[in-house]
Amino acid sequence: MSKNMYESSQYAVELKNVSKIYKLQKKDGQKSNDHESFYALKDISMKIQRGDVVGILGTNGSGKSTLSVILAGISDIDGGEMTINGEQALISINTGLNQQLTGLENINVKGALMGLSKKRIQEITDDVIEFAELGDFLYQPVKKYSSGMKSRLGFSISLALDPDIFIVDEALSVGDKGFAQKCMNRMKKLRDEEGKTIFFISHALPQVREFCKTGMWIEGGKLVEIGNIDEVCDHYSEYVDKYNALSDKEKKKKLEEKFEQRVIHDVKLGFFDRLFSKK
Ligand SMILES: Nc1ncnc2c1ncn2[C@@H]1O[C@H](COP(=O)(O)OP(=O)(O)OP(=O)(O)O)[C@@H](O)[C@H]1O
Repeated sequence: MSKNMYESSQYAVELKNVSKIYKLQKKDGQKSNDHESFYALKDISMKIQRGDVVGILGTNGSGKSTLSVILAGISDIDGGEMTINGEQALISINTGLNQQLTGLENINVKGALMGLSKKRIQEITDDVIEFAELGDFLYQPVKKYSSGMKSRLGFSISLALDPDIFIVDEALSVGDKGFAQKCMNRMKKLRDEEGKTIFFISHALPQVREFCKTGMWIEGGKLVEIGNIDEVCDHYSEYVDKYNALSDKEKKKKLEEKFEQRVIHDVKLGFFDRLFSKK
């Protein structure tokens, strides 16, 4: 799709009743292929304006990373409708880098997959060399990188590709302080000067509050609240504090209830099950 076509909508992202189902091993399953279906995300609806900066909040396992790969177009949805108006890039700890290839080869492959010209790939390479500060490690296979070095490379490639929509999933948490600060400064520029749409997933609430405009809280695969970042952060913090104040027994009960709400019972093993179980 051409960029002009994207520009016809005021929204960067529109989701209507989006669901994602995974297969999980049955707790009391007899065989290794005894599975049950589980909602990683259920009925998520939202409209995100172009240029919005959305902090995605939620406890471990709530569905944030699942949403990030869906928004990035890496994972399919199992229900609902999704429209993404623009090119996206996911920046995450699992950066989607090819481990066998060197840093430089990864840049070339990404560029070639996107159909970029040799000249454009060279420009991107120059940008990555400058931003990532990996020196001669760019000539080493990525499997020999530390997690922070992978994050540097992934972040730098995504920046250089200049997408419309950035999805940043915990990517700053493995970088050292200097690089994380440099990325944050660059992302503020993307927000303030370039009007990019950014989804930002982080458990560091003060940073989320400072950087984001809109808050989106998902819990147990469902959208709890979307709105002003400070309000959503306040409500989420209250929820976490209340949960932490529970006894171990009460916590266990809550976890079981949450899990039970996400399991899909009475699904006969059929074509769709076999389809889902591949993922
Ligand atoms: N490939 C998969 N197969 C089966 N279940 C999965 C898969 N990926 C994620 N899940 C499940 O989907 C749910 C949502 O996971 P997700 O990684 O999206 O959570 P999250 O909010 O990003 O958590 P965290 O804060 O721990 O990173 C979890 O219950 C997880 O176990």
